[in-house]
Amino acid sequence: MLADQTITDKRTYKPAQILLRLWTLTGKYRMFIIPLLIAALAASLVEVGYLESIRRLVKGAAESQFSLIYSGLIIGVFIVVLRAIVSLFTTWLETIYQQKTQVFVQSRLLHSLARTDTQELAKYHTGDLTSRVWTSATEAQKGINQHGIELTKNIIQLVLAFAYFSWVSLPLTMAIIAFTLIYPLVTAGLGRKLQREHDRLNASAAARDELLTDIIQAPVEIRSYGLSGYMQRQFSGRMNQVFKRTMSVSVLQRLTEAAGRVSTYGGMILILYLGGLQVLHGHMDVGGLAAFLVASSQLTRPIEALSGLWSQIIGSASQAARIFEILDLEKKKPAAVQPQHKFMTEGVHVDRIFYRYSEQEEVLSNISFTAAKGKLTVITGPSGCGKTTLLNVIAGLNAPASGSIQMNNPNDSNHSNNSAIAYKDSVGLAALKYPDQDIERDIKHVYVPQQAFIFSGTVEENIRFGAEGLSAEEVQLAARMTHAHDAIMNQTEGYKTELQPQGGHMSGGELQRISLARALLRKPEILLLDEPTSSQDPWHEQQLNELFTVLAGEYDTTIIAVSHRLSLIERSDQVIYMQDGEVVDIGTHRELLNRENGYLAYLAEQGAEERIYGEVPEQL
Ligand SMILES: Nc1ncnc2c1ncn2[C@@H]1O[C@H](COP(=O)(O)OP(=O)(O)OP(=O)(O)O)[C@@H](O)[C@H]1O
Repeated sequence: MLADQTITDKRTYKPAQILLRLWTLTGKYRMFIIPLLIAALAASLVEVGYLESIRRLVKGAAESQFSLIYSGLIIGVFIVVLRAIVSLFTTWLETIYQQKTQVFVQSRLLHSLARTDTQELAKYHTGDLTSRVWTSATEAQKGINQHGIELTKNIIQLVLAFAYFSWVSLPLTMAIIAFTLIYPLVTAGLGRKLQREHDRLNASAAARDELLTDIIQAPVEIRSYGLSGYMQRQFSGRMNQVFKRTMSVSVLQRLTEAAGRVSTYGGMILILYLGGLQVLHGHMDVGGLAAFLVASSQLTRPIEALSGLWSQIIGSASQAARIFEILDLEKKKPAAVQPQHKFMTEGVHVDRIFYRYSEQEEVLSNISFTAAKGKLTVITGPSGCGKTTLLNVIAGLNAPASGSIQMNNPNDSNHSNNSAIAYKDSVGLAALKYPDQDIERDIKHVYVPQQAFIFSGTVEENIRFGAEGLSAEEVQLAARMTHAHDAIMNQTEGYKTELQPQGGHMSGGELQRISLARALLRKPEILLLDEPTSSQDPWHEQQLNELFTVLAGEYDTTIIAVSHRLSLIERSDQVIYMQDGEVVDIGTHRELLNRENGYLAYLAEQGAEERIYGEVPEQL
């Protein structure tokens, strides 16, 4: 029921086309398929030798010709050894190819996810994305590396077997070919249905994974709302969906295989009937017919295998379609996004930005302002007016419909010194130097979202976030600057304490300060902050406000912060006051207070929160 809701679109892809696209995607590993195809050809040739061995054995036994039996035996032994060698070699090749191409496709997916507009990604659940990167990439790749190769091998085997049997008895072979042609006709309809059922099964499995992720991520809420029974029912409901779809797929697969079997049995009966007529009319001897009949399993086996393989290929194509759905998201970026971030010499210049989430009315309308270099700019306004959306657009995470963002030019040599800001240690450490190695020097602006992102790793690794070239002292200095250091040292293993995505044993405010330390470690010229003090107590809030003022005033950092907090607004050099997706007024806090713009009333509405901290000015 739940999963069904996600399957509204009818896919139009063709399995062969989509697997061909997957193959071309594998770049430098594409040509790996050639040795695999050669191995498949070798395996098929070996099977022809096997046919000849059987034919000699059966005919020799039927007609008491010992020379035929001996030669059949010798060929047989030789073929068995050859078969084992070819099979070992093929398995080795397949394993390497699968591993290389799978990792390659997964890396492409991850790369693409990192470049996709966040608005497009917001439609997907983490559980679904994980299963696409993991299960879909693995299963799709098997479609080429295993099932595809196996299918090719069977087709080559069939062609060679037909050629061989034509040499033994042309009329009988022609009859089998005619009969075999019925097979695709019988299974065509089943194949389409199977493809649809595979898509439905994948969608149900994704819905199950989504729920599973939610359940694992929310143990506190589930317990406090007494939802464990409810969640269990939801989960078994989704499991049932997966079960039902698996059943449908299995039934269709069995039907397809049965159709293949009808084809092969029909072929056998036809051989007997026509072969009998040939013997009766003296065109063939009984030994020849018996040999033909026994060896013909080498012809019918690949035909039977084709049906199973085709259904597996459809399954892989369905998984590949899920991969391409994600890769294609990247292309959905409006062409305008690339040139949006032009570079200028001072601060950040936001020019006539318009933005809408798909099919909604405008969330940002004609936004223009300049955040001067070395100044603290605060964007404020009522909830839902578009502040975070604007920050996302400035950070380049969401592509605007029109308008431009101009930032400091990282390639401008006049400004290269700015990236080498040496933070003084306000608590007694030596001044920091910016090491040359292993840091992404092109990172000039850093975005700190409201919700701190914490990954599985130590506190130090969480602050470093890939900046391997920096020393432990530098990490500590960044943590000291954001007043995270003491809380970290209170953990059992200090900076080596392991954190989990839920934060481990650290509080929301502490994690927020860790996330800020991560940003400062990179010494950005431009710092974009979303509600940077939202989880802080009054003391830490003041300390961070002080830090932002120092960063702007002393270190020339351009700071744009989204905030409702009066204490930060008051310290800012400039306030951008927004309402309903538009900039209503721009100026200093004092200037805005004295204008007829609704700013005073807005701050008064925030009063309840700010009064707790005793920050509301008298005129409010
Ligand atoms: N991914 C999204 N898809 C569709 N609409 C969205 C999305 N994110 C935000 N919106 C809508 O865009 C509008 C602006 O949201 P935004 O988060 O930018 O507001 P905000 O001013 O930062 O609010 P707050 O102060 O509550 O954080 C809201 O109406 C919100 O519902």
